[in-house]
Amino acid sequence: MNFADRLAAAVQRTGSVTCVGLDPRKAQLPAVIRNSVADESADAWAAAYTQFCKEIIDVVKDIVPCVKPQAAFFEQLGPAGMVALGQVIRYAHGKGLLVITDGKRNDIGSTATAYAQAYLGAGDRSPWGSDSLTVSPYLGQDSLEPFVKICDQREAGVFVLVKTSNPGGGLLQDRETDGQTVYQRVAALLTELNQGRIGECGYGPMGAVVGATYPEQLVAMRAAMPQSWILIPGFGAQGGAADDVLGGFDSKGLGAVVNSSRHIIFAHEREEFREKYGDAQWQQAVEAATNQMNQQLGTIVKV
Ligand SMILES: O=c1ccn([C@@H]2O[C@H](COP(=O)(O)O)[C@@H](O)[C@H]2O)c(=O)[nH]1
Repeated sequence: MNFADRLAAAVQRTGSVTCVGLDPRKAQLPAVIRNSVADESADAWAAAYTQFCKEIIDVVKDIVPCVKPQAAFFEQLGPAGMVALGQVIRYAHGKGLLVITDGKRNDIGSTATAYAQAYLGAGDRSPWGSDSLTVSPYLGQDSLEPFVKICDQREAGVFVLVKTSNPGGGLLQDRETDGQTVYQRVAALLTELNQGRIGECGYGPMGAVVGATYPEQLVAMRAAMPQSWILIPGFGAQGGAADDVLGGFDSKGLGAVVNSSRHIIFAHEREEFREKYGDAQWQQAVEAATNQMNQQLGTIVKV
């Protein structure tokens, strides 16, 4: 089954459009894990990140369709961190979750092929074999072709940066040429690349990233890319709310997943959960925050 159909099935199975972002940070790990780190070595922190992410996966595996490990936090630890990233991806797969690795990778076509194989390929050639990868479009169509190819071969998917959630993204993405913005041009390219690749759910493997922090543009991008799944970051910690993401969904409640990282994985720090669960019961805080997000989204999206 292609990635688009697998994502649709996972959303329908769990009744959730929440994607839990796995962004481990040393200073925000629950004390019980932070205090167990034996020394300041990368190996010790990598083991802590793995444990933290595995425990989150155990909590959310039946209540969300997918997780999104953020490669940056693992890379920060060097080789040990990248081993940990592979372990987390495999663990999530073992628990039945789809994995969207957030790496924002790309390069000239011949190098992009290596990224595609590393993150979406098969077996030993893919140490971080995920279901999907975030990809930059700024090297042009030839840089996206290797990802299109591997999506066809491996039934994988990509989420290409269209309109990112950060305040400064407009500097380049909102630039106009030939009567359209850069992000509109990227959206049109994704629609072209999805041609002939549409699954039973009506979507193809070439997805898009559009931030919850730009609700008007999200509505326009839903219309411009009727066959692209949209990954919507920026919910929660960046200020995006349920009403802001409504425009990303189709009439069946499909077509988008909404990511939240800090507000879920560090829920033990949030005022509303801190007193009830505290640091010691941080997993219950993760569960409560995930259920809360599912409910908030459930009131606007029926799947
Ligand atoms: O436009 C984008 C693209 C990616 N991200 C990533 O999503 C998460 C958001 O984390 P929060 O803690 O929920 O803010 C993080 O990994 C970003 O690198 C994004 O925010 N915006």
